[in-house]
Amino acid sequence: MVTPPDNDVIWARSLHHAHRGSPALVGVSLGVREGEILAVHGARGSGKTTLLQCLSGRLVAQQGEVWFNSSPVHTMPATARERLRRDRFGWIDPEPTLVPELHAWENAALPLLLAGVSRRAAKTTALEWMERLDVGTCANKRPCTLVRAEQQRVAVARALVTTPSVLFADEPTASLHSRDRVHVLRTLAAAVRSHRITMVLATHDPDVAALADRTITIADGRRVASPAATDAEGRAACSLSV
Ligand SMILES: Nc1ncnc2c1ncn2[C@@H]1O[C@H](COP(=O)(O)OP(=O)(O)OP(=O)(O)O)[C@@H](O)[C@H]1O
Repeated sequence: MVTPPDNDVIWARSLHHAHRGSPALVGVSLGVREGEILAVHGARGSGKTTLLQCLSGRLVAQQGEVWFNSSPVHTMPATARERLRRDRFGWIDPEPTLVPELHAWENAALPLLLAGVSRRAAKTTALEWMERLDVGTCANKRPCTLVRAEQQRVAVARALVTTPSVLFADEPTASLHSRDRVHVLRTLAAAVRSHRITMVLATHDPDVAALADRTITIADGRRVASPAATDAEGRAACSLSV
């Protein structure tokens, strides 16, 4: 068995996965270094979401290996994968998926509340992240009273509230207007860099991928050659502080 390199937080080898017989991933291998922002770029339907789901343990690939540090995610029982996702990983969906019955701060604090953190401490941490994401004033509002960009910022705060080791962001700004998209993305990139959170960012937009340290490209479920890494460009693009 090949063991993962020491400096990769996430390492995957030869992932194959099909949805109802239709191939979504075909032999994808990759490594993500600690603190790195890795963009997974590809057209719609190319397999980005399936890849992020396999890397985060939401889905177990039908073939291949996924390692988080020195732990094999692909062989973990479902309960261990759930714990890993709750305690070490964050996830952002393309659409803000908030619980309508809860206040915005409760939505942002949800991972901490589920982990047994006291309500008071969870609220304090959630409010800190909401302030950083410019939605502190929305804390006591219900999701239905917020505009889409505010809802997505609350969802981003929820993903960051545990200061995860790895954040999986699946087209996190796809549902936003361009002005909100740029602001949310830069805020997100600055927040993960300041906390040395590793981020795997799926996007079909080359401008979004330019925020990353490195880009891999997926086409029809396969990893294909990417343009050269744009380190300086990526770091410059998200230099906005939060
Ligand atoms: N639950 C599912 N059942 C059946 N087919 C699926 C399912 N999820 C994804 N697929 C198919 O697998 C392929 C890869 O989909 P995936 O969502 O991973 O790609 P993507 O690059 O994230 O696309 P998008 O940007 O549109 O979300 C597509 O052909 C898609 O239609």
